[in-house]
Amino acid sequence: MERPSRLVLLSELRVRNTTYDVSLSRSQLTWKRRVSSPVYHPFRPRFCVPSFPRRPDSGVCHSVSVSEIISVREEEEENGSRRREDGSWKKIKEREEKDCRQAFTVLYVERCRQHRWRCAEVTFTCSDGPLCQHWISSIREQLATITSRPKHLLVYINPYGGKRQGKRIYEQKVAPLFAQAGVSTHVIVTEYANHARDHLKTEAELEKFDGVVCVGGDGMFSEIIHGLIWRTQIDNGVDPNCPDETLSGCSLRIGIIPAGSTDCICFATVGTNDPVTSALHIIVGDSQPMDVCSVHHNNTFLRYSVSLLGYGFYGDVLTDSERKRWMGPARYDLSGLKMFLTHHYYEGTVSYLPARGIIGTPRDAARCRSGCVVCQHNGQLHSERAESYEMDDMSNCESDGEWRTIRGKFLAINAASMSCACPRSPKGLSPAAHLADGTTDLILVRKCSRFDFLRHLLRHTSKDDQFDLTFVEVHRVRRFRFMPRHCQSDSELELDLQENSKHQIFSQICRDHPACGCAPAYSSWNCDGEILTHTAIDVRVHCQLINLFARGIEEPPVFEDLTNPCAI
Ligand SMILES: Nc1ncnc2c1ncn2[C@@H]1O[C@H](COP(=O)(O)OP(=O)(O)OP(=O)(O)O)[C@@H](O)[C@H]1O
Repeated sequence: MERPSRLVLLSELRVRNTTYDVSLSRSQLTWKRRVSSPVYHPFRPRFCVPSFPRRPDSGVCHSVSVSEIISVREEEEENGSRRREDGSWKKIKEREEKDCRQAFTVLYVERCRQHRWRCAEVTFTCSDGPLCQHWISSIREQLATITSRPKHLLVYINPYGGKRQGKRIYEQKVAPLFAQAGVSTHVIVTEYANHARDHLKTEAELEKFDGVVCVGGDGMFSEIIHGLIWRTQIDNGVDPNCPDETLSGCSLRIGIIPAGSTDCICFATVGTNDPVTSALHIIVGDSQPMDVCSVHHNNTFLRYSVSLLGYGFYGDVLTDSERKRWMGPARYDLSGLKMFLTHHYYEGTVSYLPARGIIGTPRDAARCRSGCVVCQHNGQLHSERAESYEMDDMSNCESDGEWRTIRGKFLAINAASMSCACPRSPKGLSPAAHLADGTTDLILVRKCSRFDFLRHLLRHTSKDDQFDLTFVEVHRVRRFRFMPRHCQSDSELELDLQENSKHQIFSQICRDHPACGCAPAYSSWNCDGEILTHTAIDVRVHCQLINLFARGIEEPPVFEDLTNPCAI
């Protein structure tokens, strides 16, 4: 059990005409209702109840972590009313005014259902003016010791993302919270696609900021990471076009205020798509590391990916849905159905470098959650290995592993660097994938019947294991390459023909014939919702390359936290 930290302040204060013993330690602010009679009551709780989900004045004892206090403000008294900092007026009951001349309000994080956070507040009043000031300065002093909180943020708003509400969401829900928390901002409303990316790459004075915030969807987030990662490599003399280079980690954290159509990255890192929750995670200075995959073609950089790289089914769905943009989000369902019915498969060679020495597998029941031990362990292992390779003067840290190769016909080749869970698909493509363990889950769905493919797809929404099928295999990898059959060299094709039976010759002839209606030779890669221009790609995972203002998905709170005894 954690020992309560040293007490900074302890006083008798009032909350709505009720007297409380209020204590401040370095880690906790606690207010405990004064019990009028010392008589033992068998049903009275003797432990602190967490602030979720009750109102602050409804329980016996409340405790808020100092790290989750947003700010403290003094309530000013003017002619029987007190003015708040936001300009609104607050009436004070006559009796309260007579008894208590001074008041201060503490704003703090309150947990609501489904991982949502709210900014709650509690006003303490006391008759002693200097004591009130002492409380305010003591809380502010404790907050000032938290160095992880951002003070200056660079904010990019996509006014056209999702339902075009980005600007309104920021101005109404986020900016007032930043102001209350004393966070200053430089806001840029983007004027064209890739405005934020290009600004970050070249002009942005990054040294002035503690973080970058994007208001938009996954496409906007992708712009931000492309700008930031590219800029970091150039500033550190790393060649982003070389697939074997170890990329430099970005020092600025990224916050996502969800204002897009799907907002998968926000959902995967915070557990909900709610602008207020995201703003509060930014204010308290949370940090969630995240892996990034670099995608290259023949020593040329193509894109970075943090969630899904999909060839075959998911590539075709994206290509088809792009032609139906006018339909809105319904286009994904229609294109999904169409691509399922067309049932195309593609031939090619997948080679991969298995992740060795790590803990965790794609078939685990455990999920990547806040404070994930798998990410911590594997991240540590990765940095130790990188250090030892550096000492051995080896430029390519993959050289120890052995590449494995699979040739075949695939309905889908997916690499999931996170679970890819979203409100539409709560389990995701790879439920046990991790945000920051330095790996991606390579899922190969081999050619099978429509019925079997449907079974596989339906398992994404049920409790059944979508990988427990003979035509599906999943590997946790650090790097992989894909070469579609039409790009293979003559010698490789010859090798294929020798390996496989005669009927492949006919299928090749059949496929090359323009009148033939069978499967096209190649699909496209869906890279986090963007179509890649090349199909032969080299993908490498860069462990914990970026950091988000998030903490991963928290386990649901236990209502009566018996491990958290009242500190006073
Ligand atoms: N001012 C702008 N005008 C036009 N396009 C923009 C502008 N700013 C950003 N974009 C582009 O808009 C695209 C979509 O934006 P965003 O991701 O915010 O919303 P979305 O596509 O609706 O959501 P999601 O990506 O979550 O499905 C991004 O790829 C981004 O590059």
